[in-house]
Amino acid sequence: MTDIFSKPIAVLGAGSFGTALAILLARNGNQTILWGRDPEQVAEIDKNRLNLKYLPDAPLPDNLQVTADFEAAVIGARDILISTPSHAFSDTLRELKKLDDGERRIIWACKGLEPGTSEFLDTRVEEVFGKDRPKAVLSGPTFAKELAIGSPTAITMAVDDDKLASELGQRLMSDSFRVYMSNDLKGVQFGGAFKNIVAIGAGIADGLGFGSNARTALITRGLAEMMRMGEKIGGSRETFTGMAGLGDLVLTCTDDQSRNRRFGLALGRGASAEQAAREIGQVVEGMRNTKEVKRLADKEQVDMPVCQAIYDILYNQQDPKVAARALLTRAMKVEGD
Ligand SMILES: NC(=O)C1=CN([C@@H]2O[C@H](COP(=O)(O)OP(=O)(O)OC[C@H]3O[C@@H](n4cnc5c(N)ncnc54)[C@H](OP(=O)(O)O)[C@@H]3O)[C@@H](O)[C@H]2O)C=CC1
Ligand SMILES: O=C(CO)COP(=O)(O)O
Repeated sequence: MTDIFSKPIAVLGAGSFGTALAILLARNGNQTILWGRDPEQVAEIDKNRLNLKYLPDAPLPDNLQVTADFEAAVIGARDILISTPSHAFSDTLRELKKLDDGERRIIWACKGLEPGTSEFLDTRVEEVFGKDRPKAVLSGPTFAKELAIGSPTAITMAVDDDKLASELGQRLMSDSFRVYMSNDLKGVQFGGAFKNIVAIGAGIADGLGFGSNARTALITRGLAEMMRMGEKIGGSRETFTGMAGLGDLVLTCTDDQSRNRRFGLALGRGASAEQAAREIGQVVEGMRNTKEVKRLADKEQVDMPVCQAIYDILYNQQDPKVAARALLTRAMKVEGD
């Protein structure tokens, strides 16, 4: 077996998920270094051995290093795991490219598309590092807090290189963390991005007081919509019924730990998008994702009524009740279509 554990892995982004992943990796015995962009915040994290701002319930293992020095984090690392918001992904890649040794493998856990172009993040990696650079994306039902405190969790890892698949699997797997392997990078990324939009919808429905029937209908039709678009961009059906599809849809549409769901709840109760985003105070990927997936739907001519309804609420200032009525009163259709 390769001794991958002695080869450092750098986690970029010291928010809730980056911190949780770094804790998991360090706990599993990997040489792990967590990079955050704010030197003061990083110093606080190191002093307290706790990320009070983003993950206050999970102390850092002694062997987890933290730094605000990007070069120091990256330079000795074999693997790079990016866990910034998606809108910071391209900038992070550009910074990485300046220090490139031609060998580092790129992994990410961001759940979104490139803002302004709807490009998938694996395409961005190929544009910056070339097609042959091994890469992987992690996605699935994984609230940071539960992962960090060691509650049983499962995820999908989509990867385009056998050696990386085996070594990253070894790095991540533990008796409380299970990894399912896939080679469907596009499908896994689309599932992760799109579930955020449906979670906003489920939050809106609950904020309006609609109840369990409406929430469940949204999850079910959200899955149909995820599959319709997901297959069009080359994803496979198995991906969308797996962790990165149905798994994450159910998680984030039904549990108030989800920031996207809470954002929707606030909208349904009458807040504006700006007020709701301020209230959450963390990344709400579904806001940008809605614009990007709508752009993709228009380009590919795929019918995405749930995405359209959220788009109208967020970007056309439509009243959520009016958007819900527009969804419900569409012409009758065959369920499988
Ligand atoms: N939290 C979760 O449960 C999960 C999150 N994810 C995904 O992980 C990604 C990160 O989310 P999460 O950690 O939750 O977000 P948080 O809102 O908890 O934290 C965001 C972090 O990113 C940092 N950041 C923001 N902009 C930049 C930038 N331009 N360059 C570098 N760092 C930046 C923030 O720094 P600062 O404090 O200085 O603003 C902060 O540390 C998202 O794509 C999310 O969908 C995936 C699975 C689960
Ligand atoms: O993706 C997540 C869990 O899998 C986290 O969801 P939110 O970003 O909605 O909090």
